[in-house]
Amino acid sequence: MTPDSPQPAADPVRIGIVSISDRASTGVYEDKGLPALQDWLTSALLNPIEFEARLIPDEQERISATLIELVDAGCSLVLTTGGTGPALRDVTPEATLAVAHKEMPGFGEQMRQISLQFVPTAILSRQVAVIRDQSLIINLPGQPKAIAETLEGLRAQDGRPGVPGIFAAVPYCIDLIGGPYLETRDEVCKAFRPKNAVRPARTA
Ligand SMILES: Nc1ncnc2c1ncn2[C@@H]1O[C@H](COP(=O)(O)OP(=O)(O)OP(=O)(O)O)[C@@H](O)[C@H]1O
Ligand SMILES: Nc1nc2c(c(=O)[nH]1)N[C@H]1C(S)=C(S)[C@@H](COP(=O)(O)O)O[C@H]1N2
Repeated sequence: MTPDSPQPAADPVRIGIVSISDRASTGVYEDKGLPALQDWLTSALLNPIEFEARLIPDEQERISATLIELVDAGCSLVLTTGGTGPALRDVTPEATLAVAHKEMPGFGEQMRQISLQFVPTAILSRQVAVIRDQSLIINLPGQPKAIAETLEGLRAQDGRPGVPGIFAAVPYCIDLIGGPYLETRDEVCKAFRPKNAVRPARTA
């Protein structure tokens, strides 16, 4: 590419967002999970995104079927929110593991590390991440504010070290499973890739 040639457009990506909540799905309260997921992803990614959004109750079979449907529809990434705790109705991790081809335990471990900086009850979240076909599926906690917290992490401040958010590792994971090349806005989330996997940076 010469310095004057136009930059190729960022790859389009299809992303599944799933809010799992008995009360939001029956209208007891307004769902804040889907807007929080959509807003964060739109602010973090330079890629054109096609969202597939679902709002469903805490029912294991329904959750697994929704995840399979989104993977089969070509979503490279599926983010869920809700149903990761110890309550009897919380079954999101079981439903996710039931459709897994590979487990990715690092995501859950890192999310609990991040969330512990915000609430001591972070250890109650049983969130998991898995690969199914060419899709990465990640569980996030149900508290709407936990979505940005876990994806983005915590910046270093007042002499305290930061904690990297999990999204920093998502683009390279999606490269490795043959998905589109995800590009992030550094001010929201700086994605990490090994040097030999990095494409030239965009100038605008
Ligand atoms: N989709 C959502 N929209 C708005 N607020 C939510 C949502 N999910 C959870 N919350 C808020 O976060 C709190 C903790 O979430 P949690 O997933 O544990 O809910 P829950 O007690 O299992 O109930 P439900 O499944 O009916 O949302 C809820 O009590 C609620 O205040
Ligand atoms: N960042 C963050 N993580 C969090 C929380 C939170 O408020 N912020 N709440 C915790 C609590 S109280 C619970 S019970 C678990 C599980 O929540 P879920 O069932 O809504 O998924 O997430 C934990 N992780």
